[in-house]
Amino acid sequence: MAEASRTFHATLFSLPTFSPRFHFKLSYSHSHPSLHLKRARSVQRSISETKTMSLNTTLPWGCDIDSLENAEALQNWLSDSGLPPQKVGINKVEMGKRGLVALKKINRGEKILFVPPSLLISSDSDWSSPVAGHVLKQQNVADLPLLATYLISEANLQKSSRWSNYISSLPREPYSLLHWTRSELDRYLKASQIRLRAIERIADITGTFDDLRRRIFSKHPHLFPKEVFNLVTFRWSFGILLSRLVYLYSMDGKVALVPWADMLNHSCEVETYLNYDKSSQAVVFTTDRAYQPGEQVFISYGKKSNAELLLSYGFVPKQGTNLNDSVELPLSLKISDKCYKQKLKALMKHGLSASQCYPIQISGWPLELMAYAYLTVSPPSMSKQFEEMAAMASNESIIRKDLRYPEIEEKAVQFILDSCESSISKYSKFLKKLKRRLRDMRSGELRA
Ligand SMILES: C[S@@+](CC[C@H](N)C(=O)[O-])C[C@H]1O[C@@H](n2cnc3c(N)ncnc32)[C@H](O)[C@@H]1O
Repeated sequence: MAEASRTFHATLFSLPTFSPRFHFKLSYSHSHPSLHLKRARSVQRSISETKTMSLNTTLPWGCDIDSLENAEALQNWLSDSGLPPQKVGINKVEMGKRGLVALKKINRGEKILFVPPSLLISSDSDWSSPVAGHVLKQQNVADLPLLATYLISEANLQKSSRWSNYISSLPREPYSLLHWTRSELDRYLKASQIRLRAIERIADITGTFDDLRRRIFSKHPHLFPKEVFNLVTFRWSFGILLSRLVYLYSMDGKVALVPWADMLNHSCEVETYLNYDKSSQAVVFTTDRAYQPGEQVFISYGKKSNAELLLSYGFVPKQGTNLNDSVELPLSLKISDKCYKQKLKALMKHGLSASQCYPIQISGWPLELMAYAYLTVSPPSMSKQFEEMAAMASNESIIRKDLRYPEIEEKAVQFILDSCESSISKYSKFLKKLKRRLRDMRSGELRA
């Protein structure tokens, strides 16, 4: 096990998949020469320098998803490899640039796609370089880093990999915060709570790569040359995995890349997910609406907030379209409160602290947030209730769920409102600053 570095095996990592909710526990334990990297277009958005490959490097695999480059070859290869005739085809689309579009009328409740298991890429897929796969498995490398290494190994083999057509159709630069520089994260996510999560995620990937390099790659340089297995290629493969992996509930929770199905874009308005269908022995999804020829077909990547979608998939839905959007509202005990110490003690007993964040949605806020607000505004005369309020705020409470204190309800709601206004004012200051910056740029005073 690696020492101090951050690695994925140490983390309970919330893996975005095309499924409602899935947490990927990397328990840890967690290949090929001849890469000639063209130093052409710049992979500008990288967080730190890597010693092995310049970040001003274009990967020699993948494609530009602004075009339909390699899409036809992918479709031909998929049908030769057992994908049945489809009611959808790849095309340029408004939402997601490239996506699957109905070729024929599709009914509501119809199963489509039917991707056979032989086309899935998972941690037990065969390696074109079996020795490299064997070395990683011997070292008990966890599934996600194993898959990341697998993808690079197969990508580097180019035409000699069985996945060559698939890899050629993957984005060369997946939209992902993993490719943002630290100063971009600081600047554009200044007012957002995902800034820290993005920084942590990048640190996790760097730590995971460092761990693999130290424990495995450096000991087998003929199998894992550093020109191929480096931070640049790992960022690419993690970017691909995080935005495309599918959690297959009815395949015992297998996590896999599902070529073809991973061309589906997300819509906040649909509620259908990919899954393995035992009766048809294939990955399918059941439409929750009808589609006319030419219409883009969507699935749901899960009920995620805009921030979560940006973090994992690199996009934000159109304003007001995501009913699952939520923002984290920070609440704090008032230091001037006469009962500050007593309240803090009650909170700490339930694993909480003097400052907590709770999600708020358009549809409302959780009971825990209300309980925290009650505790914050409650006067000394209610000290006997501090304990039950703290328990409720922590979600550990077995006390009645309809906890209400009518005498302080108005104060509690006012406290929530004040906290919202204080958070929003940070955003508006940030927005004002951005607008000023944009104005300066337009007037030519500042050049990006
Ligand atoms: C699983 S892939 C979907 C296929 C992808 N459009 C492609 O051409 O490879 C996920 C990526 O598609 C894009 N995407 C998916 N849904 C989107 C949407 N509603 N709006 C914008 N981009 C979307 C994002 O770049 C995301 O990282």
